[in-house]
Amino acid sequence: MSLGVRLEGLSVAYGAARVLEATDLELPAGSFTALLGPSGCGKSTVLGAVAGFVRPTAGRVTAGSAPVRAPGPERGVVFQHYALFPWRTARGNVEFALKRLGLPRPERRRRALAALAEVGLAEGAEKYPAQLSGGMQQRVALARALAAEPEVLLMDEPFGALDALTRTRMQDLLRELWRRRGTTVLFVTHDIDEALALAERVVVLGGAPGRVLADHTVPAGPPDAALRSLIAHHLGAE
Ligand SMILES: Nc1ncnc2c1ncn2[C@@H]1O[C@H](COP(=O)(O)OP(=O)(O)OP(=O)(O)O)[C@@H](O)[C@H]1O
Repeated sequence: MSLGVRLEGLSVAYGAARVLEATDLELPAGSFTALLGPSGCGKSTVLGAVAGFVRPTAGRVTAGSAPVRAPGPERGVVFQHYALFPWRTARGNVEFALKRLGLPRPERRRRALAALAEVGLAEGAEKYPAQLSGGMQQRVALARALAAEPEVLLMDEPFGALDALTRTRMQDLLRELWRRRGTTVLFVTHDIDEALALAERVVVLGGAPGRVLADHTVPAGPPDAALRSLIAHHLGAE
């Protein structure tokens, strides 16, 4: 299951600082979009508005047919810093996140174990975060988001703190999960190659206040050098 997301005339200001100005963006249900742009251009703000953490000063965000007013379980979020509770096991962390869904304990356990297995961490379910590598901790954070069975997955530089090899493995895992589940994905990164490796579409955000500078479909198949240099040009044109 997946939901489409629509941003219409979205403006966000933090006090006097205008971060986004009248931004329109439509994410079709089941699509995988990378949001690329230089530091501070408002990528996390877009993601936060879809997640329901950030209030628009103008415009609106809808997920499916419902206006976004607050965070909700149908929109899962994964951050760069996984923010796991150190005193809970991997399973405990995932189960805890399911509490707000009001699921009975056996169902929480079943879903937590299934999600950990889905991210390849069945063996690590009873380990504590300190016993897990960074990549494994990020798998727990991904399992925590997936266990709620979100229809939209919002990811804010989730692999930014991982070493290159682990990062590639996590990218492969995410592509596979997306293919299997068909969840709508919005993936924030400032890495062009990561955006091109993962997404079907790359949206470049930039300017001050931020707006959509470019919107490219990524063709299937081997890396497209011409597209890469075009996107680099948009980023450099900042
Ligand atoms: N809660 C806040 N209060 C005040 N200013 C904020 C707040 N959150 C973000 N900003 C400012 O808004 C601008 C956009 O921030 P945002 O985090 O959305 O950008 P970003 O493109 O995701 O950046 P990065 O790539 O560095 O994470 C920045 O100038 C930032 O300092």
